[in-house]
Amino acid sequence: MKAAVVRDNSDGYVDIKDVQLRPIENGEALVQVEYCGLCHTDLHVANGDFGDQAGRIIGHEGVGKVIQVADDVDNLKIGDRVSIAWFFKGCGHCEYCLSGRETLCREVKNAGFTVDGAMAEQVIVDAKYAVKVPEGLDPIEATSLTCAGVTMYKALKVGHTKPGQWVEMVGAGGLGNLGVQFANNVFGANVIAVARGNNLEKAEELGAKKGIDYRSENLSEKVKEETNGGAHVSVITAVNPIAFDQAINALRPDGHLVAVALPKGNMDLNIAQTVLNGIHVEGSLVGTREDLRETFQFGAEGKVKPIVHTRKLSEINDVIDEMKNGKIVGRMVIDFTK
Ligand SMILES: NC(=O)c1ccc[n+]([C@@H]2O[C@H](COP(=O)([O-])OP(=O)(O)OC[C@H]3O[C@@H](n4cnc5c(N)ncnc54)[C@H](O)[C@@H]3O)[C@@H](O)[C@H]2O)c1
Ligand SMILES: [Zn+2]
Ligand SMILES: [Zn+2]
Repeated sequence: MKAAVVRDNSDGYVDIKDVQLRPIENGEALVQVEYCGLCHTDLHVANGDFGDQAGRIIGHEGVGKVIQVADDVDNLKIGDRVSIAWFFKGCGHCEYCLSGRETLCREVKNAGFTVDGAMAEQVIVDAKYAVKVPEGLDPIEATSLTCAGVTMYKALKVGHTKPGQWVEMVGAGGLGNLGVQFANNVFGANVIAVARGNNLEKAEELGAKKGIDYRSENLSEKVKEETNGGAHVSVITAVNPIAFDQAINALRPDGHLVAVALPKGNMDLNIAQTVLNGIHVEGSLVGTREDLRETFQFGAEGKVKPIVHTRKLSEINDVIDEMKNGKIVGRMVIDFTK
């Protein structure tokens, strides 16, 4: 089968290779991938940002149909449509797995990072961890919900978002545009989007009440003005440490900074300001299987609608370039059905 594999020199691109998958083992299923979105995290992996992953098949916004199940599998059958997410599997018995925080399991496996992912014609999944895609949800749209969507839904939960609050959505790319929709349509919040160009226009079209170009001078002050004193919750999906510093300074007292993007570097956190203003800083990592099931449900009900464009596997390095240059509105999804 054909697969997108991280190059030996981790130069940020992938090679399309013919790969032979091993036979499935107990508890596993084989999935024929239909579609897989390219997430910015795939770029970090291909770039070696999280260590050398040469030879790894990328992809964790995968959707496909089960074509084979091991004898002991009773929760999946041939023909079921499932998703392949970054949270690929946990140990199932540690404090995190047992308390609804399974993505933090120390034995966690991540698709397209520590196990082979879904940017391939086929992928092996652990049957207990492959979340089903509900009927009535378009499979191409489901790819974006599998990472971008669930990550934004979870980040807004982590930020304790309440109806009527101001949510600052920093970055309106693949994740951010879904963040705008979740904040607006599911959490009942007011959104101020910090982005530029087509992404900013799209965010406003999707319901952001205010929009600011992230290159504006005195950005933090402008956000504070527009939100009558600062954002209650700021969700950072911009792949730049500066965006974190700006967002910290645009929060109102008791505000939550939810860190989602993964740029290399540190954020500048003033200790006195953090203490005196009761600032909360939280990291948020994708979502649990239950978060994903809920996310799919919001998609099926039409409360959120991913912006998706299909491309061919042979174009994947072009898509990587487009993403690096901030040219994509929504998500590019590789179509494996043709
Ligand atoms: N924490 C998680 O669970 C999780 C899950 C998925 C992705 N991510 C990470 O989130 C980040 C974003 O992913 P994506 O797929 O949305 O990427 P993307 O490339 O689609 O979107 C990022 C957007 O940020 C914009 N941007 C760049 N600098 C900015 C700035 N200073 N201010 C505002 N916007 C700016 C870019 O123009 C782009 O539109 C990546 O680092 C990715 O690895 C984290
Ligand atoms: Zn992702
Ligand atoms: Zn565990």
